[in-house]
Order: sequence, then C-alpha cells, then structure tokens
Amino acid sequence: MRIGVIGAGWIGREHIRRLTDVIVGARVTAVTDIDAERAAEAARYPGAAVHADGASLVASEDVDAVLVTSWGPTHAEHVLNAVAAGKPVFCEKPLATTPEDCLKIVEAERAHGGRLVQVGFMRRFDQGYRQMKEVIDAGRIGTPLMVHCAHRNASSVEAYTSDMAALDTAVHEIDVLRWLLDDEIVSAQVIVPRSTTRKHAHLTDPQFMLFETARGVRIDLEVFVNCRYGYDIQCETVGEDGLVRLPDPAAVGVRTAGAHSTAILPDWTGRFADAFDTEFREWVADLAAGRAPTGPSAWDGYAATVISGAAVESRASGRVVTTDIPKRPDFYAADGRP
Ligand SMILES: NC(=O)C1=CN([C@@H]2O[C@H](COP(=O)(O)OP(=O)(O)OC[C@H]3O[C@@H](n4cnc5c(N)ncnc54)[C@H](O)[C@@H]3O)[C@@H](O)[C@H]2O)C=CC1
Ligand SMILES: O=C1[C@@H](O)[C@H](O)[C@@H](O)[C@H](O)[C@H]1O
Repeated sequence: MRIGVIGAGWIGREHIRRLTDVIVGARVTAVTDIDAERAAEAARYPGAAVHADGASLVASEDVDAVLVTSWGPTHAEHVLNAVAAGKPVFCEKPLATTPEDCLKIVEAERAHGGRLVQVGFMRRFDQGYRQMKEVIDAGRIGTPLMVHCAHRNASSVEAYTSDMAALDTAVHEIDVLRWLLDDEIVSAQVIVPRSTTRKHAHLTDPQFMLFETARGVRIDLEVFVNCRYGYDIQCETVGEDGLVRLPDPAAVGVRTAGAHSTAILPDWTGRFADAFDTEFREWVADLAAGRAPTGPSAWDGYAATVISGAAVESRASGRVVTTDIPKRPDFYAADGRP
C-alpha cells in the first residue's frame, strides 16, 4: 500500500517511521505539511514525494491511501477530500472538531457506499484492553455495572487548555469504553476538585468526569495532566460477578536499598507503542486484502466528538449534559469492530 501523509509533525513523523520500518506491506510515497521544510525533512527517509498541499497529495496516482496527522481543525477537509476520491483514509483523533463536520464525513462515506474511514483511537489495539474485552464479552464478570478510570500525564505544555482535558485526553477513554462495553454514552458531567499548584495558571487540573451509558453503567474518570510521577492509565470494570482490571505495562521489579520498585513510563508514546503498531498492521492488512477497515469508524469519531464536547459544556455550565446520539446506523454495525 502506498500511503500519503498529511501533517509531518510529532505523530506524523512517528507514523512515517512506523509505516517505513515496522509495518510490512506499506510504504510512504507522499508527504505534505503547511511547513514545507518540515515536509521535506520528513519525506527524506522514506524517499517520498513532497506535495504542496493535502488536495494534491490525495489526488496523486502514487497514493493508494491517506493518513491525516495534521491539526484537529484541518482533519475534516482532508478526510472529505479522500472520501470524494474514493481512497481509504486513516485520520488521527479527532475525526473532526465539530459534530456537524463529523456528520458530513459520515454522510459522504455512506454516499460512497462502503467504509473508507478509520479513526486513530489506538487503545482498541492494546493487548490489555483487548483482554479486558474478551473477559467482559465472555460474561466472566457478569453484567458490567461501573467503570473506574484514571488518565494521568506527568505534565502538560502551556498550550494545553482546560477543554483539552476532555477533547484530547478523556476522548481516549470515551472511545475505548464505548467499545469495551458495547454501549453508548448518554450523558457527561464534569466536577472540578481542588486544583494542583503544579500547573500553568490558566489550567483546570485535575478534573473528574462522570459518564452514564444507555444501559445505566456509571463511569468515573480522573483526568490529571500534571500528576508529576509519570504516565498512568488505569481502568477497572466492575460487574455483578467480579471485576476486570487493565494491567500495568510489564516492567522488571528492582529490589535494592531496602525497597522494591517497578518503573512507570514517562508518556503515552511508550505506553501505547505496541498498540500503535498493531493498529497500523491491521489497517494495512485490511486494505491489502481489499476489505473495508475494521477499526474505529467515522461513526465512532462522531460519537467521541459529541461526548467530549458534552464534557466541555458540563465543565462550563456545571450541569449534567445529555449527548442525544442517535442509534448507530446499520451501515456501520454491518462492518463490525475489531
Ligand atoms: N492517538 C494519539 O494518542 C495521539 C493523537 N494525536 C493527534 O494527532 C494530530 C497531530 O498531533 P501532533 O503531531 O502532536 O501535532 P503537531 O503540531 O506536532 O503536528 C501537526 C502538523 O500538522 C501540520 N499541519 C497543520 N495543518 C495542516 C494542513 N492543513 N495540511 C498539512 N499540514 C498541516 C503542522 O504544520 C504540523 O507539522 C492531532 O489531531 C492530535 O490530536 C497526537 C498525539 C497522540
Ligand atoms: O492523545 C494524547 C494526547 O493528545 C493527550 O494530550 C494526552 O493527554 C494523551 O494521554 C495522549 O494519548
């Protein structure tokens, strides 16, 4: 598969490396970025052509599929161009920054007549989350009742805003829990506890987020992006007959100087490195086999944007905000999920 990459920033370059060095059956043939120097630099290693903009890259005969890793507000335009050209497109989260733009993509894809879009929610490809899903789906903990989660980053940059706690950070739990529980999130509420002093002055951190699903499962999520000690993702689903917990990443235990310790990873790149690899391996395998993508769909991208937006609205208003997401169209259900 010849892949064209739009956006050669942090994650764009990381995915170019992955598609070039790790994934069998794919190569990067085209790159573009609004920063031309950056595009040229990123294109050098895979020996890809540099394009002036996303439209010319999508139209290129040397591009079988498109990867969108530009800034969130630009995603919709590039994804819509790819769908109009009938080319498969993998879009990093978010699919689009407004529900309206997400629905435009959903409508364009339905008009095309088959799935083309996959959204970069990589946690569905993490072995720990996949094992949790197997346990839940097999009924081993009985009917799920509650989920307790924490999403902690060691620190956040100055450009990170309070809204990003929902839009950039909690959005991963929002997606993975809809998939894990096979249930829709119907409301969001944000409660703000005492603030840490270890943050930029403009930021509300930490935040408690409470979600309710259509079947009545309650989810509590602590988002704390300046926790200092490392990158820490926790998830525990409690059912009628037991519970299942996300494992911590494997790490050696060290016993010395009267203490036993295991290291905690510093950020999400290492924590989800294998998940990113699996995500792209399966995406490329689907494309190479001529199958529609089986990873997170445009509908999942739409739902995640609505739900994370509801959390932003709740923090501003102090109210519980309902999501009013319609029933998932059969078009998406028929394609299945990983
Ligand atoms: N799945 C995950 O865990 C993660 C996903 N992301 C997502 O990936 C996307 C990119 O994030 P980063 O790489 O961290 O940002 P970044 O700022 O490092 O890179 C974005 C790049 O896109 C370029 N760009 C912006 N608009 C463009 C356009 N219209 N056409 C071509 N290039 C354009 C910028 O010049 C920049 O080089 C974001 O949507 C972010 O939410 C980022 C980090 C982790
Ligand atoms: O996607 C990500 C970032 O954009 C976000 O800012 C971080 O909080 C998340 O942990 C990371 O997975």
